[in-house]
Amino acid sequence: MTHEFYIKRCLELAVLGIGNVSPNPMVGCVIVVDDKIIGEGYHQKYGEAHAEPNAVKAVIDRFGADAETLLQQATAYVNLEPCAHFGKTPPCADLFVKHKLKKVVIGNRDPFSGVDGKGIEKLKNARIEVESGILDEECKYFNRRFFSRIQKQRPYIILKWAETANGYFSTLDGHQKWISGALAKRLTHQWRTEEDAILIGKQTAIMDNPQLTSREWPGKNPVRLVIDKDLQVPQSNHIFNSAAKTIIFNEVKTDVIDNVHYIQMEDMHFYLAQKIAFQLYLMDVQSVIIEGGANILNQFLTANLWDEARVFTAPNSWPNGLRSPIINGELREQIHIGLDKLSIYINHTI
Ligand SMILES: NC(=O)C1=CN([C@@H]2O[C@H](COP(=O)(O)OP(=O)(O)OC[C@H]3O[C@@H](n4cnc5c(N)ncnc54)[C@H](OP(=O)(O)O)[C@@H]3O)[C@@H](O)[C@H]2O)C=CC1
Ligand SMILES: Nc1c(N[C@@H]2O[C@H](COP(=O)(O)O)[C@@H](O)[C@H]2O)[nH]c(=O)[nH]c1=O
Ligand SMILES: [Zn+2]
Repeated sequence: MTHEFYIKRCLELAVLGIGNVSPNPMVGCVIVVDDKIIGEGYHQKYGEAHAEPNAVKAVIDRFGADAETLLQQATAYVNLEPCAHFGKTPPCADLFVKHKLKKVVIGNRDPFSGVDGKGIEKLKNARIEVESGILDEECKYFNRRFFSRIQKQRPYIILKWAETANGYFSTLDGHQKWISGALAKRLTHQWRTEEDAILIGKQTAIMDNPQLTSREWPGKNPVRLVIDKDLQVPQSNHIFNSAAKTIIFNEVKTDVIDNVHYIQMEDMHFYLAQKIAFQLYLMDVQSVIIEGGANILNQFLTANLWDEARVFTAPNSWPNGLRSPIINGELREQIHIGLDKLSIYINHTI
């Protein structure tokens, strides 16, 4: 098998950690001898073991006394450079050195300053052969949330909304009227399990009284973020319930009341998108899905602060309403989700 085959296997394993490892990257590791996989592992949860010790442990558990000899003949594949620093766990590069692996094949070099080539250097200094840059672009896109935080100092930003066949987003008077179907809703809940946070504007919080949970998909709820300058959303609304942490960005106070955190900001009407992006970076929020309304979505579009947009277009038209945001970006994918069409756009200009 090719290096690409085993790096792809690393990604298959790594993705099992989605939603549970942030702000760490998703990493998988495969250990191979004579073109046979003898052990696999992935980073399962933030604060717990990285992919590499899990894969080495799998070899030791399976082969017992023979494990050390096998590891000395082995090539380890890993989609991100093994770490070189003492974080929540000891350096993975040291582990490979300790077990005297023969070769290490890497997807991306890790841009995090604590690693950034130092893992590769440790391996090479111990005379372990290293190859790096296998499926480099694919691995980078796979860990786009992590790369955004480290290299752009902001979270990966996903815009998401539903519109009618003739381009309407909401009713004229603002009352909630559902546009997309049941399958789209379930898929949205899956997406919510995959991102650190979900953001909405004040009007959406008032008119829709949304829960912003992942209740129709197994997995965690994202942190709920609301733009509410003057604290006008009623305390009885679902976003204040205990289902998830909620952060209210406002101009009135900074406070913590149980799971509700208030963060005071200045002059929210100026550069809101930029301020929110930076604030989330400071809080180690690595990704955010923005679910409306049109006002907030348009501000992120105008600021060109978005990476991906996911738009459901329903089959039905409305006679009137408020218009959806207009998006310019590469149309990467278009598929049907039940009766709705899902269009995924990527922003290459950022
Ligand atoms: N089709 C879909 O996918 C979705 C539809 N909806 C629908 O959209 C409607 C709500 O959308 P929309 O009216 O656009 O409202 P938003 O939810 O985007 O909230 C807009 C409000 O947020 C506040 N705000 C906006 N920018 C700033 C800023 N820079 N600083 C401080 N506060 C700011 C303003 O309040 P203030 O005036 O007090 O400053 C503004 O009125 C509802 O009808 C809802 O049902 C909602 C989400 C998704
Ligand atoms: N109306 C509309 C959407 N609305 C979005 O979903 C939120 C409701 O979330 P929840 O209360 O958790 O179900 C709502 O406030 C708004 O952000 N989404 C869609 O996929 N299609 C739709 O037609
Ligand atoms: Zn590590």
